[in-house]
Amino acid sequence: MMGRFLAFGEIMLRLSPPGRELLMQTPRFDVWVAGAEANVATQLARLGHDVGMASRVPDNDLGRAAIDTLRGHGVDVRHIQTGGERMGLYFVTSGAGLRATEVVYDRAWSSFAEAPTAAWDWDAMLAGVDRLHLSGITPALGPVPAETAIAAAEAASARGIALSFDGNWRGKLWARWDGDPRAILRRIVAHADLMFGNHRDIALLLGRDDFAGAGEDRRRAAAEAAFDAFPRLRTIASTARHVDQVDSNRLSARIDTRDGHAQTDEVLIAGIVDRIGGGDAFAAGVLHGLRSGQDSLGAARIGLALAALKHSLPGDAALFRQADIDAFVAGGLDVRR
Ligand SMILES: Nc1ncnc2c1ncn2[C@@H]1O[C@H](COP(=O)(O)OP(=O)(O)OP(=O)(O)O)[C@@H](O)[C@H]1O
Ligand SMILES: O=C(O)C(=O)C[C@H](O)[C@H](O)CO
Repeated sequence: MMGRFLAFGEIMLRLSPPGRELLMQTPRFDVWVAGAEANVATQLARLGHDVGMASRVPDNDLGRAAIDTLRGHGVDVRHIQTGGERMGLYFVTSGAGLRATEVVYDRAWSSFAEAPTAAWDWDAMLAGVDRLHLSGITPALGPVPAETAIAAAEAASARGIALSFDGNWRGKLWARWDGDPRAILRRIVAHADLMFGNHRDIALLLGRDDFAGAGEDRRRAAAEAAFDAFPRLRTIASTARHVDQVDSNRLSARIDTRDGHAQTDEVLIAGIVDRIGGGDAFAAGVLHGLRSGQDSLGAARIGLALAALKHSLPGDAALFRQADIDAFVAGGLDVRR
């Protein structure tokens, strides 16, 4: 069963030096359309879901290019407003080996961040929608976007629309202003039935340092604490990443419910091309799996498949089809011809 999703958040452009060069080492940038929620919308659309993106971009060639790109992937762009002054940008210098990837944001005063809370017509945007998807990035952008994100969660809740929320911690954004992430994020998660996040996201929400235990025990303790704190929460999906080298990670996925948990095996991802957006691909995969009637383990496996596949693709968005998921699960890596 395909669903009617709406993703809400900032659409950005990402600029990266080609290859593994440092920022400004070369006079060139590769440019991609980005934004965590837009990445989720894009992957869901590529899998055939009915998915809309709600956002605001400037009425210039950058904003129009972003809209065209999303439309080209099959995302419904009716609720992308135009207005304001500037497109949010960010710069990624891809790491390799023992050099970590670096992000520089250049997104202050973007069209999206400057939109007043009253700019969003939730009646129109949520008409016919059965799941709204938000992330912790919008509330990190400043006091007005934080109010807007809370209003979005409340609007979905008031209409009986399911809410999914991806923690997506962005310390560099929260450090720019004096917002209290715990208080703000709690007001959003209170309305969510599905959360993407690990023990660190949950520790932040609950005002704790962390949870006792190691590995899977710690994750279960965190999930149970979150279920106690947020009565509407039914499902928590997370990945665990071991970074052996920047371009060689091991990844596994798990889904916790009130009744128990499902845990995938770990996959080795060597020769990483680009890991940015892996978490968004995971979220899209879990949403796709659950919507297709998979149980927790099946949904976690689809999430892991898309997250792992994303590491093979330059740019932020995962662009895979069902056949790619099936091939990943079947495990064959020979040339497909
Ligand atoms: N300081 C922190 N406080 C709270 N949560 C955190 C913190 N650091 C990381 N997290 C959370 O840990 C989880 C994993 O973070 P990570 O940076 O590995 O992202 P990811 O989900 O693997 O993928 P992506 O790079 O695509 O976002 C995220 O849900 C993130 O919100
Ligand atoms: O980092 C952000 O705020 C973005 O939205 C840009 C990227 O697309 C995102 O980090 C990928 O998850």
